[in-house]
Order: sequence, then C-alpha cells, then structure tokens
Amino acid sequence: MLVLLLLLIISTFVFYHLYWKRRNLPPGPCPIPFIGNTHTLAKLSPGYAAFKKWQQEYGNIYTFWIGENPVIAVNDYETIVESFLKNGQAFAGRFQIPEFQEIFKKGNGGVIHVEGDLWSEHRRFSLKVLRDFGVGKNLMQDKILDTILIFLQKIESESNLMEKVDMIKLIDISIGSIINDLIFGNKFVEDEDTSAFYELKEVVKRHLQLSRHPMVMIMWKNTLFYKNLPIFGKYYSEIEEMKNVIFKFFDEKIKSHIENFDKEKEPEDFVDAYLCEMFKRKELDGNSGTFNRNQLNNLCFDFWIAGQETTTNSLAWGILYLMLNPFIQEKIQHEIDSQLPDQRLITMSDKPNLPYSQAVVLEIQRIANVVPLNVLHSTLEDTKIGKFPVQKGTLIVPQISSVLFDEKIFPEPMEFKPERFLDSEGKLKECKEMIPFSVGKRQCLGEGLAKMELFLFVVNIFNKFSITKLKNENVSLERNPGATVSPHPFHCKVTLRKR
Ligand code: HEM
Repeated sequence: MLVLLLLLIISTFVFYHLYWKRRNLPPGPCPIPFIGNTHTLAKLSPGYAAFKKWQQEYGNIYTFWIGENPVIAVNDYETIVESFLKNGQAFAGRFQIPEFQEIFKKGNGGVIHVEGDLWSEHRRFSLKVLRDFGVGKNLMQDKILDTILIFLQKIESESNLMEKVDMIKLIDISIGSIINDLIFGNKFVEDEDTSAFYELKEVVKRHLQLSRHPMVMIMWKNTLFYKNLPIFGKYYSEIEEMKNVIFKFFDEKIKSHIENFDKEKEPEDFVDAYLCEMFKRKELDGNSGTFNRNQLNNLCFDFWIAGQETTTNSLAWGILYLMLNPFIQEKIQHEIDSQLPDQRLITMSDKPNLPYSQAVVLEIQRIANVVPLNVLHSTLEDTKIGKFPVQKGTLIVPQISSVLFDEKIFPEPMEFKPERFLDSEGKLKECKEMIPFSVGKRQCLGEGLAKMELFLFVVNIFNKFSITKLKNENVSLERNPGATVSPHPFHCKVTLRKR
C-alpha cells in the first residue's frame, strides 16, 4: 500500500513538472523542479550560448525556467518588433517580486521594476528632465565634456602612468561622475580622495552580480521562505547588507538637497527637478501623489545602476577592441584629422561629419552586447506571441542579445567590423536591427545620454591618444558575467598624438 502511495506521489510529481505546468507554454528545455534551467545558464554563463542552443533546438520563441518561473524568450527581430513595439502596451509589465524588491531596493519603487501609474508617471517625468537637460543650454553635453576633459588631463598629466594605464578604472569613475553629476550635481573625478567612489562601486557591482546569480534567481519568488534555508540565507544577508550601504549614500545626498532646496532656482540636477515637481504638485492639490522621498531614493538607485555598468562596460569593450585593432584607431584618427582643423574637444555638433567614427561606436555596442539576458517583461493582458497564445501575467523577454549576434543580420558576428554599418560611399547605413537599448514602451530611458557618452568618449580619446597593447600582458576577450558583461581587467600603453 505504502509503495503504491509512493508511486502515485512520484508519478503525480513527474506528470506535473514534465507536462502539466508546461502545457500552455511554447516548447523549450526541460526544467528541473525548483531549479528550472538555471543550471544550464550557470554552465553556459553569461548566457549567449544557452540562448543560442535553445533557439537552434526550439525556434525563435521558446520557454525556459528560472526556478519555478517560466519565461518566454523571443529571439528574432521581427517577432520582437511585432510584439514589444507594435503591441507594446500588452508587453509593458514587469516581473512583480515584492519580497525580493524589499531586500534589493527600498521596496517596490523606482521605474525599472514597477508598473501602472507609478511607472508611467515617473518614466514620463524622467524622460522630460533628461530631455530638458539635453536641449537648450545643453547641460547634459556640458557635464559629459567637463568630465572628459578631466579624464584626458588625468592620463596626460602622469607621463609614467601612460606606460601602463588602467583604462577601465578611469572610465569607471568618469561614467560614475557623469550620472552622479546629473542626479546629484557633483563629480567624483573632482574629489581629492577617490577611494570612496571605488568602494561604493564595488558594493553596487556585487549587489547587481548577486541579483542575477542563479542561486538568487531561484529565490526571486518566496524570498522570505528561502532566506531561512542554509545557503540561500547567506545570499539574503549579503544582498541586504549591500542595499543598506548603497541607500545610505543616496539618503545623505537627498537630505542635503532638501536642506538647500530653493524653489525659485532652475534645477540643474535630477534631485532638484524632482523636489520641484513634488513642490508643484503639493501646491496644486495638497499632495504630491506618487512623488515622494522613498520613490526618489529608488529612482536614484535605478539611474545609478542602469546608467553606469552598461555604459562603462560598453566603453571598456570599445577600448579593448580598438587596442587590438590599431588600423581601426588610425581610420578614426584619419577621419577626425580630415574634418577638424585642430585638436580641440569634439562635440555632438561634429557627429554628422564623422560617419566612420559613428560606425565604430555602433560596432562597439553590438559586439559588447552587454545585456545577455534582457530585463524581464510581463504581459499586462491575454495576448499572442507569434502563433502562441499567452496569458496575462506571463514572464517574457525580448532577447536583444540574440539579435545583436544573429549571423543572418550581422555576418561573422564575433568579428569587429565597423564597415558593416557603412554603405559603399562610406555613409552611415540605417540598421533597424541594431537594438542594444531594446524597443517599445520599456526601451532604455537613458538611451540619449548613453549614446552621447559613448560617441564623445570614443572620439575624444582617439583624437588625443593612440592606445597600444602592453607587450608582456596577455589580453582576453572572454566575458565576465554579471547583470551586464565586462571584459577581464587589462592595461594599455597610451601615446600622445601630435598634429
Ligand atoms: C550603453 C548603455 C546602455 C544600454 C546598452 C542600456 C540598455 C538598456 C536595456 C536593454 C534596458 C531594458 C529594456 C527592456 O526592458 O526591454 C534598459 C532599461 C533602462 N535603462 Fe538603459 N541602457 C544603457 C544606459 C542607460 C543610462 C545611461 C541610463 C540612465 C538614465 C539608463 C536607464 C535605464 C532605465 C531607467 C531603464 C528602465 C526603463 C523602464 O523600465 O521603463 N540606461 N536599458
């Protein structure tokens, strides 16, 4: 009798996990109960190879499992556009994991992880502030160029340093300075002691790495249950500890902005713009609605994390590929020399005259492909994806990394070839499949800022310097996993160009 009961339990368990829970979803790799396919993602880290393998086996649309959560991955450009762009509203939700958000950030807030009015009001407001900073008096470009100037001077001022430059470290603090300047109005590159930045950055890096660690992905849901289990508990405590350090930094900055707030003054950073909006709303109808201090804290967190790793890592890959391809550096320099009368700082108004440099920047972003697994979306209504019906609340991801490495669109995708973005006359070609910022309602909110940073850094670095590989240092193109992929640390030799 006991044997029969045991057999019944086992066969029900197997039937549920192998068939029942998967019956209404597109096909995909068989998940292991409770773990899903995270073991394959861990084995084929940072993920591109797993996504490609599944695409070859199951087609462009398949289901993989993160723990007990099924995720439909969409891997081709056409279906991504058909669904996430043309039917955008249906796919604009996010994975709601309130227990995990509680330890990862200050509860359910910010813009990346939220839905509904909270998301749409804050997305609209943030886009407007960034747009206002980017046009007119061009605050955004000024802040970027100020930082680039300091970055270039730092390298030049230490001639012995030019023999062995840690570019990633310098780019890291420069990109960190730009986002911090836009949010809080100050740059780390101007600090006498920059160690505080690097310490904080390490904490943020670990926090993000942990959030996408396969063990942590299993506890995205039922976090409070997993926190009491041995190994999971260790991860839980570490994430909470990191979160507290990060938010203490934001809290102090916001507090000093509130103390010095002047409603008559035109805002020159994001926090001031936010405080102005809160003030206006309160004056108008007595309360500031979804705008509050907790939400501001979470927004700062979102901008800080979304606006640094992505851009820093893209630039780091760019320096690495250009160091390994000196003839491409020379072509950028030749183009700059032929268009600019002297070696002044290059600005956005020079961009239309530098098509080859623009092609290099596009190719850097494509080959860097820094987001192997895009941020998860969820469906806000019953809908369809390709031929598959999809229920409201299903997790779904536009796999932009599969598109950027799609050999049908970008032949020899692992080769660094800026020419693929140019026509036979050397003019920039339109390439609609170039979607590193994703598409649709959740498309990257910082796209304009990131594009400006990438272009201005690349052209100004190679206008001033040539970069070569150190003879005695091995360089690897292997990818370091994380929420965004980075290259392994490397050094380079920097030589001042003379014109
Ligand atoms: C090279 C640099 C960057 C890349 C490749 C990148 C890429 C992305 C991607 C793929 C997404 C997710 C889109 C989706 O859900 O389908 C995203 C979202 C987002 N990005 Fe970026 N990003 C970059 C820079 C920035 C910067 C500088 C900011 C700073 C403001 C930023 C802020 C955001 C925010 C707030 C979201 C969430 C938008 C939402 O959920 O409504 N990103 N980004």
